[in-house]
Amino acid sequence: MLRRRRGRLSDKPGTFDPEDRSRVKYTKVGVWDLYEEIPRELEHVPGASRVEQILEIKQNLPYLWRMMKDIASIRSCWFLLCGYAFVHLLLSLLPAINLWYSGQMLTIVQIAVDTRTVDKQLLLRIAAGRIVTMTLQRFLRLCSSRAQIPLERRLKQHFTQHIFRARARLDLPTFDDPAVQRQLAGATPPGGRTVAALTLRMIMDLMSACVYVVSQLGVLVSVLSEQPDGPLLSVLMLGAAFLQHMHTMGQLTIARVWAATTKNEDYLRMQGYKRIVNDSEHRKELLAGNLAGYLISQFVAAAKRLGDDEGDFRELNSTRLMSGKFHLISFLKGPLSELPQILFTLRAAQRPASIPVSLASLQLIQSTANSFTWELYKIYEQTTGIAEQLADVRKLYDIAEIPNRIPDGTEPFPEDAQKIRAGIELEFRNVSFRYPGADNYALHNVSFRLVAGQLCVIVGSNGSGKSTILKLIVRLYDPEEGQILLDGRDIRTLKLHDLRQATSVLFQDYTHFPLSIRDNIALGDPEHASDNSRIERAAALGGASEFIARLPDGLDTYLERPVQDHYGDIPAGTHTLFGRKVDYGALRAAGGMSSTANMGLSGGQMQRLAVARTFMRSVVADEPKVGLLLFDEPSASLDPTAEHDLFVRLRELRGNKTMLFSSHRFGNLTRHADMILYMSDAVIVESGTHEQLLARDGEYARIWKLQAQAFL
Ligand SMILES: Nc1ncnc2c1ncn2[C@@H]1O[C@H](COP(=O)(O)OP(=O)(O)OP(=O)(O)O)[C@@H](O)[C@H]1O
Repeated sequence: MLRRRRGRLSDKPGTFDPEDRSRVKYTKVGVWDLYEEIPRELEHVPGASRVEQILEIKQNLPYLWRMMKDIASIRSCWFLLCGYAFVHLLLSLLPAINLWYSGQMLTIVQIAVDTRTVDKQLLLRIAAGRIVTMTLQRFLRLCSSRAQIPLERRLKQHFTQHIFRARARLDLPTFDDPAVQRQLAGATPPGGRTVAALTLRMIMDLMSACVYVVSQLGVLVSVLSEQPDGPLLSVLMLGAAFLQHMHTMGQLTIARVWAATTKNEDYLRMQGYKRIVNDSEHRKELLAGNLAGYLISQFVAAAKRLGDDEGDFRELNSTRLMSGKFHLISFLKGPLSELPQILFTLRAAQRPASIPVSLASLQLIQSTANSFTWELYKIYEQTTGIAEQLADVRKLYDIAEIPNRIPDGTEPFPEDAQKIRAGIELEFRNVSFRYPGADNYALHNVSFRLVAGQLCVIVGSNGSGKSTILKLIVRLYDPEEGQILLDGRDIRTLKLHDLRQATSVLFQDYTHFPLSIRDNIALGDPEHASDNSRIERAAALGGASEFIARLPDGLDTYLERPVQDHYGDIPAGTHTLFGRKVDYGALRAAGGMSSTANMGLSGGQMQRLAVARTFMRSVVADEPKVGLLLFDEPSASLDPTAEHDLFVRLRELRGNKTMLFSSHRFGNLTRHADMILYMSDAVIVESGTHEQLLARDGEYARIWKLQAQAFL
């Protein structure tokens, strides 16, 4: 039964079943288990993979065309692009001109040997010509780099915006999907380069290589046709040079589909230990727990046990691939490269009079054959490069089309903008939900209804599903079953933008953007981001004004600067370098440079900022757009006074907005709630007002008493 299932699985395209030994080869590489796909029969046929690549190139050509059109649409690139292409074309013609001059030189030598006279005019012309081509080559290279740098910068600017847009539009389940993350990472080559620049370079290189090969071939034929044994020598040399390149490249090819994993406990723990010692987030516990000695001894012991097996997969695998394999070509290439010399010697013995000429032609042909075959081989090999580059172009455009898992609705919300003042009605109808990839329900058959303007508090143990309810209301995820209704309408039918505009949510794990405090608050209501009085009011309502005023840069303080100043490649705060004193303090003051250290705020201060952002969105606005306020543990990090003040302010300012809180604290909020939902293990187990739930004497009453007892 299992075998049949396995067979069926591995026949499906793209299925990679590591247990199917007929399709998957297993190799132990140090601590790693490597599974490689065994290519199908057709793939053993020489050139079959190349055909596949050519088909792939053909498929991706429309994307290349699209990129070319995109590049052509950047007006500031036009002049640079034409100049760059023209210079490249000229550069690729120069080697053929040089070769032609070399051929002319040979003719002169040959005439000199035969007639003992030198054509001085021709010699001077050749010398002048060579000097001119050399100078021209240098000049053209300079022009090429002059055009290339600004051209690539402009391409980078253009395509950075494309990537920014593509990333910004993704919803949470899509963005969190590792496959999507890989796709996004694949669209941006490492090292700050851009797909567009690399593609342009590839096209230019390809164009140059073709011009180079055709022109070189023309000149080579004309030079060789006049030389004795020229054709035979060139065939031998071309063959030897080609084999040499094939051998070098062939060694570096690896299987296309593979996966590697490690289950080695020692290796896993060693990597864990390394992270503990390297990352600053663990330093506090490392020191306070006196862990250094223990970690060192464990690390050393594990390293000893592993010996040479320990190592990063890529490193171990490349050593394995490089280490001596038997290759027939590697044995043949030596004798083959000697063949032309042997032939030359034999010929010289036959015809001693032609030795100088043959020596010169041998030299010319050998060097030309090498560069010519290299160029030819590069074109052949470039099919892989071109296929990969075009695949990168496709990836770049594909990221803009990644479908979001949360489909947008079509209906505007609310129908009547004025109605929002009276709050929004919220209803969950038999809602069940599991996080992507999870087996257990985070919410199971949850139903409740909140009338417009009501205040509801969800309480319950850790992991019972409280935050999930809030996330589903703003459609970070969609339920698997059931319906969520706002004012009686299924939220899946509403335009996402409108739905999120009408709600305001403060997450438990709220974020702080790597921007200034002002921007952090302003982003609560992007439409009024430049309205300073609103920002200041929101800061005051969030209880953040006082500590902001104490910061040296006030609202303009960066909590975490996304860009660091540069200090001669040394970290800020360095005081001595090579025994010399260095102090950038005066320079920092003169240049108005801000401190590069991140501003340390307490957890409570951070939370006040997050609350201020929520207030900016919901209560500071003149025109209320928000009718439903959602708060996930808004006071978890606040001191009791701040918590009390926050709830008083919320009650005063909310108007008629509907409010939903998730909280662990009973008292301040629950006593004022119109409805309390008590959750446990993904379901609502009790619901009612504080008094009703106390009278019921269930779980809520038990925890209420537990918390109350602490104060008795
Ligand atoms: N992003 C996620 N991916 C997978 N599972 C998740 C995710 N977020 C939460 N869960 C799981 O869903 C369940 C409900 O989580 P939820 O955050 O709603 O609990 P909660 O009641 O808000 O807990 P707490 O009181 O600790 O904040 C938990 O079992 C949790 O492990």
